[in-house]
Amino acid sequence: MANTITARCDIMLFGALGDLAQRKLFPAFYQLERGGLIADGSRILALARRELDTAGLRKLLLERLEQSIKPEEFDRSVAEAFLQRVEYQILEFHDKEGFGVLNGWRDEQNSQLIVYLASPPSIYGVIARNLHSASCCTEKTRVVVEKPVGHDLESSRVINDELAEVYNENQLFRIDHYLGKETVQNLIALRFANNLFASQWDQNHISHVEITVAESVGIEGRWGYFDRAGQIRDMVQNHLLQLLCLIAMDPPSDLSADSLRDEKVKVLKALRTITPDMMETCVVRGQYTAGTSVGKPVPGYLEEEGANRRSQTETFVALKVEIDNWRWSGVPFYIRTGKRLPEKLSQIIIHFKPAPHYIFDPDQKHLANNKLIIRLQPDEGMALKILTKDQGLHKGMRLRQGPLELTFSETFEIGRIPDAYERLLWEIMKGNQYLFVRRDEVEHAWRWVDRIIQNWSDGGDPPKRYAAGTWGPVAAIAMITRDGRSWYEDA
Ligand SMILES: NC(=O)C1=CN([C@@H]2O[C@H](COP(=O)(O)OP(=O)(O)OC[C@H]3O[C@@H](n4cnc5c(N)ncnc54)[C@H](OP(=O)(O)O)[C@@H]3O)[C@@H](O)[C@H]2O)C=CC1
Ligand SMILES: O=C1O[C@H](COP(=O)(O)O)[C@@H](O)[C@H](O)[C@H]1O
Repeated sequence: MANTITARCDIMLFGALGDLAQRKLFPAFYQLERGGLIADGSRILALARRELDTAGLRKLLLERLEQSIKPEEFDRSVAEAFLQRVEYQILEFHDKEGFGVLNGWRDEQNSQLIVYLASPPSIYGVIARNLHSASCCTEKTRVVVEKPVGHDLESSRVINDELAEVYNENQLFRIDHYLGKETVQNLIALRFANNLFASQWDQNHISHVEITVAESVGIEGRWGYFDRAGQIRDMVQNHLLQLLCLIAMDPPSDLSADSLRDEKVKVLKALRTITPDMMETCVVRGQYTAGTSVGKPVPGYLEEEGANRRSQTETFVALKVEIDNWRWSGVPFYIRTGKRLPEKLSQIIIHFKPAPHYIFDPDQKHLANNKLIIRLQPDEGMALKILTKDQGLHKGMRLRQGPLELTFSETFEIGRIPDAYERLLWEIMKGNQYLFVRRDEVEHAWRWVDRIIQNWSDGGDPPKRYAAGTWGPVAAIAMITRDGRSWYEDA
């Protein structure tokens, strides 16, 4: 991050005792403080309904920061200085009158107010209205909204309408934390700063694209939330479609928020609708059974704590996605994501077409396409697999595939890679919307995903089982094999 300090701001954090605030937001604020990136005088009002006071919250946060921040990054004096910015206020978010106290807290020198809604999405509208009636917000207020925005297109419209009654679109910062990951932003640099790739980035040169976002974790005690969502709402509707958009979009004319978002929306609008007759060949859903995770035995989804044993919620999805436009006509995007897969791995593979005329050993023809492997996490970097002559007199003109390798941590002196939330909070404080999702993006993504969910509920097959610790149901392998391809495995 360039060392730019943000303007002084007041931040109201709704849901400050919740999982997200405690596990992600406060540690991210701490890191920004450590980097000297929060302006003097900026303050945070932590809002929740639990009985607590400012001293109690500061004590709690200090303990949690000490536990969660790596020892070499934890500096007690920085943490204590940060906690001086934080105050606690009990508030029931439905209590309109109670919002009166918020005005008294505002510091007139801090012209910028940020409202962070780390609460259930169903009460975003209530909070927005109560803030408005308490005259807490001005046209300069920025409002941060967590994912998921709704459960489907209809409910997301309701939430977006409620927010729009009080705020303009340019005040709304809808979070998709994947956009805060350095390596995801790097997709923009890779594509639009390197003319080498720009000229190759279409159906003339690319045969297909793979996107894998694999998690080794299960649902981590979040059964209640996850079972209503499933992997398609939890991961595909947002993170995977955002990745797909960044790979597939046309070059924006500049880096402004709307230029980027206009191009992403065009991709979402061009996604081919998955109709019932395409479900068998283009969609696989799975649910994990007992198995192992990172060497340890783990229960199946239906045996997790709090589980409804008849649930048909998917913990794995694989899709074959077509984009109906000139650039991508005939280039399938195979995407897959799941819980309890063998490892945490997010990567994108661009498979280039082979040269038009092949002159080498026919037995090696399968090697004849270049691949660009973009590793988002872990081991952030990329590799371009290219063909060379195998070394040695007796090898003749045998081919060999090898990588042009760029591992960020080895090539650049990058130190620690900031967590996505650090970047996002910092951009919010600066008022830059380019890493946040616009209303039409959310709604187009829901429209496309809703159709798949509808097909499932109209009588699709139940989820296919896969053992924890494997790469999902065999049907996901069959889906890509039918097209004469396979999921990339680093050899
Ligand atoms: N946790 C995560 O990793 C992620 C979360 N999100 C999103 O972030 C948001 C928050 O999630 P998460 O932190 O997990 O949820 P939690 O349920 O852990 O936290 C929600 C917080 O809001 C408070 N709250 C809820 N209703 C009211 C109310 N009427 N009045 C006052 N306080 C209230 C809760 O208080 P109480 O404890 O008293 O109920 C709690 O402090 C959600 O929109 C979620 O989808 C998005 C991505 C990841
Ligand atoms: O939004 C979510 O993302 C996490 C995965 O995020 P990552 O940064 O660890 O890759 C996922 O586990 C969670 O279910 C989902 O809500």
